[in-house]
Amino acid sequence: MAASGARTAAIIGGGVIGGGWAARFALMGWNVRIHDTDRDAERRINEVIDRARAAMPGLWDVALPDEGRISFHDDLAEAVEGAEWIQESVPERLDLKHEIYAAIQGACTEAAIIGSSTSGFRPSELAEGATRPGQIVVAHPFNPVYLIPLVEVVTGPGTGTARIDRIRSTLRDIGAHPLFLRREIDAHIADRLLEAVWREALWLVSDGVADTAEIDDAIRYGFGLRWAQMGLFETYRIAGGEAGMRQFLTQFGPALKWPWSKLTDVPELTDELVETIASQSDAQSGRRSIAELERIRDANLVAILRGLKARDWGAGRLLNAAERRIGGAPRSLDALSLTSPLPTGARAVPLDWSDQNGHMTEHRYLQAFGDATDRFLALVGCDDDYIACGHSYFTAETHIRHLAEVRAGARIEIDTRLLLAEGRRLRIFHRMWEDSRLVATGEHMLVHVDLESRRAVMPPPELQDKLARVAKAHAHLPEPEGAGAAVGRPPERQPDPQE
Ligand SMILES: NC(=O)C1=CN([C@@H]2O[C@H](COP(=O)(O)OP(=O)(O)OC[C@H]3O[C@@H](n4cnc5c(N)ncnc54)[C@H](O)[C@@H]3O)[C@@H](O)[C@H]2O)C=CC1
Ligand SMILES: C[N+](C)(C)CC(=O)CC(=O)[O-]
Repeated sequence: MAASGARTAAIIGGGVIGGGWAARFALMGWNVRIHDTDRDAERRINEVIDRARAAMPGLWDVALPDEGRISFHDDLAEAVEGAEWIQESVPERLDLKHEIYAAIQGACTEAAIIGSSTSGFRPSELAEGATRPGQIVVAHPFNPVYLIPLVEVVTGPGTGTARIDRIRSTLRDIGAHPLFLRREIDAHIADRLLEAVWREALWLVSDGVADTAEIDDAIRYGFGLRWAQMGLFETYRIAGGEAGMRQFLTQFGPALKWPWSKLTDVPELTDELVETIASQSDAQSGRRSIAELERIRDANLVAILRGLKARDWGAGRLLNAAERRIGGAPRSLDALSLTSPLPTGARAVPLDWSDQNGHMTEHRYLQAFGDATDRFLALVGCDDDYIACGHSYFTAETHIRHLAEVRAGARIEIDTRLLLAEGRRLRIFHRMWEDSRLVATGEHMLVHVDLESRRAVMPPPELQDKLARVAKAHAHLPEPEGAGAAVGRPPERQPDPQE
């Protein structure tokens, strides 16, 4: 259920791209109204949103806001009324887009932002004949919109700085990376680059130099890996050796004029060439359905993005910045009730945490519980600053129980009970929940250490005091089921004081 006060986006045209926008907005907590003239659109969009639910929340190590409400509207005016952001994603035909803007502007507020997903049109073309030209901007996304962060934004002279600020903050709010173009050109930046590569690839097939699989291999085994993390210029700077970009241009500049490539010539898309490309593509990928390829693509993208996130680099740095804005569990003990276990984690299970059995793989439970331990320790005062001063806790023993299956995309929550804080030792008990279902428990013994001597030492009085506060409150809670159990053996029964 959407949080009350959720913001509203309207999506006009719910195909491949509109469906992706709908998913990104909704999973970031916005209410989303969709208008599409095709009766089958609702089914298709629901499939896109289901895929996004499995993939997108797992990009972050904190829980996203509650999902917004998604509704479908036959009437365009009803969909856009009062919406803050209206994203047009109808087919790439200027006459159709003009018709849609007239209808949108007749029903939306003046404050609304109208973004167009257009791959190639300039804002001046889109706004021809519009009532309020400055309201229409290019917001060009990349497929799948719910995973690829880039949105190219092209504004016009009438957009105004206040609207530009809102465009920037809204796109950041939904986890996207707005790249504002300095001026309008056909096909913006990325599609201009992509078209150059695409044209060359078509020539290579047309000339019989390579087939579609070989061309894809040249990209994915090679420069595609570099592009995903450093782009073009930073990659080539390194390739120039110690003298960097100047040397690179001196060494490889002349080749640009030989030329190696076919420049702007376009191969004629004859029936024969279309058949050659389509049948090579069938041979390359036809054993898998498009839906299967989409799932593989999403899982790979999540793994790549999470890899970059761990490195705090490129698109991964953007994810970390968004994570800090979204926030996680409370950071202060004072903000929490001690009469129940402490909340120490809420997140989605990322796609790349799933194994061949189709559920969360075992070492990820330790990761999730390890993160919860860190959060528990931070709450009682053993945070990054404390550790930087030379003391920490080391885990000495762990017992994880897997009680029910958890699948990729599931939202899990962890709470933590302090069972013992005695001298240098700390015993904690985590419970992992999916909704109200207990899916796993993790019991850990930790030892307080001096990071210089690497030996166990007593925690300082402030830390002992906080631990004692939590231990005293948690002592009133019932013993958690499974605490103290050994592998394959239930816990020893505690004597009942009433007996
Ligand atoms: N497919 C891609 O890879 C990308 C496409 N784009 C751009 O996004 C826009 C949409 O492209 P796709 O999603 O690929 O097309 P699509 O054909 O998958 O979706 C278009 C949707 O618009 C609906 N539609 C048609 N006329 C309509 C009307 N009068 N009112 C409401 N809905 C209507 C159709 O029923 C369809 O569901 C285009 O401008 C395209 O250039 C941008 C980035 C990538
Ligand atoms: C093929 N395309 C021009 C519609 C592609 C795009 O606009 C962006 C993308 O997702 O590659």
